[in-house]
Amino acid sequence: MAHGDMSFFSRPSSSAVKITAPTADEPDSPKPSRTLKGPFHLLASVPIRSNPLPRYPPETVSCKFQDKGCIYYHPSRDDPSPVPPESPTPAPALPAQAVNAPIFVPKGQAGSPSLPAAVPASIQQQASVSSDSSSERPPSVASEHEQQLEQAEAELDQYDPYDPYAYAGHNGHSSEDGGLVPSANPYELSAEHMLGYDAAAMDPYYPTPMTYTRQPLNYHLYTLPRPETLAHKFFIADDIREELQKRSDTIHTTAPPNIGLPEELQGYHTLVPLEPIGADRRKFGNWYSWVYRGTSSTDGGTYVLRRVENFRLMNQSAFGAIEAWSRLRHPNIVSVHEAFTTRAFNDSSLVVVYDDHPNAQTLYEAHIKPKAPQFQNGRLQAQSNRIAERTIWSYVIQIANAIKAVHDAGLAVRLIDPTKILITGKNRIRIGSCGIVDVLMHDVHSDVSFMQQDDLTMFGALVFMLCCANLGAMNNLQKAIDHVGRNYSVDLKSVALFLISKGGPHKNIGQLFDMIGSRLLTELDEAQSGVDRLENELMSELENGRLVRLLCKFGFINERPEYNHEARWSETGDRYIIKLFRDYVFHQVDELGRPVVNLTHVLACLNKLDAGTEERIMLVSRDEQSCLVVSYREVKACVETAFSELTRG
Ligand SMILES: Nc1ncnc2c1ncn2[C@@H]1O[C@H](COP(=O)(O)OP(=O)(O)OP(=O)(O)O)[C@@H](O)[C@H]1O
Repeated sequence: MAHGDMSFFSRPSSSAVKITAPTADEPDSPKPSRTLKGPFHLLASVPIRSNPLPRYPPETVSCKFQDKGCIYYHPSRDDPSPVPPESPTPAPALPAQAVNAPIFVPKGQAGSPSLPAAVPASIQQQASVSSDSSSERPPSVASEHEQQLEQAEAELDQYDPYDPYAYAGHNGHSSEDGGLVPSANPYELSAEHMLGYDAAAMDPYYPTPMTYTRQPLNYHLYTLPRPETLAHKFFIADDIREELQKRSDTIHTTAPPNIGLPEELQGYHTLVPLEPIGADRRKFGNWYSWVYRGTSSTDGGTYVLRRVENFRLMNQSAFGAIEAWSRLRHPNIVSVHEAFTTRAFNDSSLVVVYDDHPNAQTLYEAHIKPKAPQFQNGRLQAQSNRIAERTIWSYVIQIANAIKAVHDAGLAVRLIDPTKILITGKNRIRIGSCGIVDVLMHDVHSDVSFMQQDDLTMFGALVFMLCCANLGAMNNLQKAIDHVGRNYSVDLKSVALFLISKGGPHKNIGQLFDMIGSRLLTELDEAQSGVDRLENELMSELENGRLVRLLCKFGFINERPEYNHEARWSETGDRYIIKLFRDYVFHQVDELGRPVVNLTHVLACLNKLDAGTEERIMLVSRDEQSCLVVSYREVKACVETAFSELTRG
């Protein structure tokens, strides 16, 4: 390599500082290395002489595995020194004059240390303690870490390097606290372990198990390396993510084979039954009904199709109410889309199409259906179905709100039943199956105001059913009233009694709101807090969107085959810095030369790059013979120049 190439890194003007390889007459000077000394060092800028003892810096992050056998050194929190005992003093900061030093990188003779074959992440973590650092450790720490190292190495010996998933014994075993330690091959875990699927609970629904068209995700796969302090900074909370992921998985389930469903009907395909096949069914009035999920060929979305068997449509005008319903949009009503009759099921069926709320449960399923007894204190005990008063008030307010919207639109709900009201999210309920009674009972003419009165009576009955956790509560009204009086507030009992009372033609849903009073405000507060929480969660994903764009830029810039032979990408070109930075972010190795896969490090680097901070980092060439000290600001300038040249074509 030419010694005098002074135009090196001239664009953009770089203050990169070279650090040449140590010479033979400096035996004590540590050789610069691109190795990473423990994953959490990378949160701080990398010291030029890094400390060989893996250490967990308490001032930046706390380690939740500290008392559970974490392999890293954890100095006491009272210890003000960021340096572990007996470690060498870090080198002084680079002199300011060095910043504009010309860059020359001699190629060394020594080859890179040969890297062992890839190993599973679980082993990498266990074995990331350098053997050559043991002499500098306190004896107790050293011996404990050495034991772990020996164990990890013993495991490594058994490991077949050519089959990354062949490693037995690391397949989702349990950690001390009972949680699942991620497996080397996440997809070897059973679906139940990964997603919390309750296969047993699905059995009664489907004699043949559901077919998943996608591999279920292992959530731990991409959450493991986050220290607790960063847990809520970069990704939405685990509970929300898992909930949404499960909904998405539900949408992608398919029906068991050979259950005789039509391939397509009126633009809906891939039908999946949502209720037990062959189980006892309640009649829907005089009819039997079925519920399916179907995918629309028009917009690709999923919808819920309620089919009524053997229905004969006498008059097309029966669908008039469906049009009115389809115009009504309300947060507590499952939206109606359309209705049609079909012979696709080999009969004459009525189908009404609704919004799909995957994983919704009916009020009956969630609160009234008897729960299986559970072992408590060594004895099998019945589970109580009592619903908290606060929850019932929330339901009352939401249903009242929905009924008011329906009545204001000149319609009546006509079906207020625990098996037809859905819980579609945390405490969020929606009245389902709207409009279907209007079609089925089209011939029976009745005044809408009477039907609206009926709605109030059905609503009152629902409150009793929920308070008594019993579908037949209204069969013995006095007993139900006593039960509500004993277990709930006077206000709730008054509301239920008002709803079932014969109030006359002037009784309306608006009067209920006068009785509810300040409880409405509590509901409003909670709804707004819920929105605040979700907005905060969205903020964390917003950051990720920015990082993904940055990663895309890297993808566009790095390794473009058409620039393979361009001098600017060579080791004497101005884009070399981008290459080395990519290595710094993604290709670090530990003392034993094994890849360090640390999401925290990547996120920290990318954020600093995006912000263009003045913090300096040391980039090391692959042959480990040369180093450059550059600031994130400089790397950012390089990336921007390279990217803007690409986009200019
Ligand atoms: N719009 C919808 N989105 C998502 N799931 C729904 C929707 N409508 C109904 N479901 C689900 O379909 C399943 C069957 O609904 P259905 O109304 O038949 O309830 P059910 O308890 O079986 O009542 P019935 O005894 O009258 O058949 C329920 O588990 C319900 O959660």
